[in-house]
Amino acid sequence: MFLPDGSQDQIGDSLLKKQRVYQIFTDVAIRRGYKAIETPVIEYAETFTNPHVGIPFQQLLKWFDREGDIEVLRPDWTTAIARALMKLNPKESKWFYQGSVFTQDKDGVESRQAGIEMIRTKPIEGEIESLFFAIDYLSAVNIDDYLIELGHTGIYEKIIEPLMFTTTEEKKLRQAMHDKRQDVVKALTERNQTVQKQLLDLIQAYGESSLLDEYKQIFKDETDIVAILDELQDLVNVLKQLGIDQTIVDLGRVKQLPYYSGTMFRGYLTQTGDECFSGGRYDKLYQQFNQSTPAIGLAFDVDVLASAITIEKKEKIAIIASSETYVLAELKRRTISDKIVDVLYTFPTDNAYDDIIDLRNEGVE
Ligand SMILES: N[C@@H](Cc1c[nH]c[nH+]1)C(=O)O
Repeated sequence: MFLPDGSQDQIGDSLLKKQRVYQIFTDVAIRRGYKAIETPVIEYAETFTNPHVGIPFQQLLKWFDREGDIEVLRPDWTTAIARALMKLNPKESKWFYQGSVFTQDKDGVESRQAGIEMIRTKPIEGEIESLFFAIDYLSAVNIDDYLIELGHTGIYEKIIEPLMFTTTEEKKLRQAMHDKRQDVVKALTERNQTVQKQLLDLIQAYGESSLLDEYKQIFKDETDIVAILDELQDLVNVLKQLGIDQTIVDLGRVKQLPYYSGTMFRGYLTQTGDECFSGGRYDKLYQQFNQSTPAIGLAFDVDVLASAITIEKKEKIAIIASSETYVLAELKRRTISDKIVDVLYTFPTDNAYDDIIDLRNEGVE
């Protein structure tokens, strides 16, 4: 009643879990040589809606400023960081960040992310570091049950070239591919039966990484596609060498963020199916600043990770003090560092404590 739809107070354990997820993320990022960055929550809409980025205007939380310019709450870290780094022109290439993003297209409006961006990092080094980071971090938060999914913008884009679609037509087709709607894809591609068949095949190309070999056969005459499939196979192999067998592929995956241009990856929690990270290569985003800066990154969904982690319960001790034993109680508390210690002035009536130390009459004559 007192909060707009989608805004939420954060309380107790669920808040603590989010803070833990952020804390461990910072530790891992610093340990792997990343530098911290934070951009403001309020930015110009144009930063996100210009054609190089292409985030739909309707998705933004926006208002007019005094000059009549449209301002927004940050909908995407990657774009904001590109804007910031373009001006800084830093020597460091590895950056990490954490905080909220705001979009109107999903429940909740505000969601929390922790992510990394790497600039000037070539294929396949950037892909490998992104995935290794994800594995390292998920292990640090004690999550072992997950799947890594690989995709690539280039497969779909290469196949549809002969269609010579307008931007609007292509957007419709991309959405239909994203939704895996065979009927719509079929209807939109009647003009070219070869492309139609390839796209319908591609929608099915989802699952075990052994599909890569199968599709290399199907697309054997398309050298660009075979090269992409080889690259994805290299990533699968590298992950295998690190002991990660749970890699799947979605060859029909299309970019859900307009700036992707290359490998895309996602992580899913096996138990719930929730997406816990998402990212990819975006080598063209910096072209809006007339810079040629290859870049790649990924963001973890802090809300999803927080609901999947457990925080160990600490023993709870109550020290009961009186007006004569305030100081004594505080001194006692200082000797107990690994437990939760409450100082109370009346005896607890519930079972909230594992142990009770009664200091009411201690040292009192
Ligand atoms: N910004 C992307 C994740 C990402 C980071 N870097 C590249 N992609 C997202 O919100 O899904």
